[in-house]
Amino acid sequence: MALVEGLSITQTMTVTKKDTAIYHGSGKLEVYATPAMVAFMENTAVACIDKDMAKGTDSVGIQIDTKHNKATKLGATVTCTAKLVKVDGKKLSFEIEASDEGGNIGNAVHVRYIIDPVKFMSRL
Ligand SMILES: CC(C)(COP(=O)(O)OP(=O)(O)OC[C@H]1O[C@@H](n2cnc3c(N)ncnc32)[C@H](O)[C@@H]1OP(=O)(O)O)[C@@H](O)C(=O)NCCC(=O)NCCS
Repeated sequence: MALVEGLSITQTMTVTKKDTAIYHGSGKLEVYATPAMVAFMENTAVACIDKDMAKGTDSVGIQIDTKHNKATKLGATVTCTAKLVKVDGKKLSFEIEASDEGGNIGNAVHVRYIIDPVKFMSRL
């Protein structure tokens, strides 16, 4: 199937010590880290399009605008939904929402760019 606007996927994860702000160095507290949430958001966007990517292509993240709205404790379950909202040539735009058992914890607008992984790596 081609990449069509409206594609969406939901994933869940449990917050472990490796997902906390003190572990990432992004803060001093044992709470779900913003960079861990952002990584899970990007991972969910990748999973959303994975099976519909043309053979020999991949995507790289080029932009993510995130709001972290509420703290999440160790051991909580985080649910993340990514929706492909715009396909503009090689540019793919997503709306992403994360929540825990208490409701919304974060939102993001994320853009990925379709690349040829062989050419991309050869330019580094
Ligand atoms: C994706 C990438 C290869 C595109 O570079 P390029 O092939 O030279 O293409 P361009 O610079 O012409 O950019 C293509 C489009 O993406 C947009 N774009 C590129 N980087 C962007 C960024 N950081 N933020 C917003 N838009 C960006 C450009 O404005 C352009 O938009 P347009 O087509 O509407 O004019 C390059 O931006 C890149 O390597 N970014 C880093 C990606 C990365 O390493 N991510 C982490 C690994 S997943």
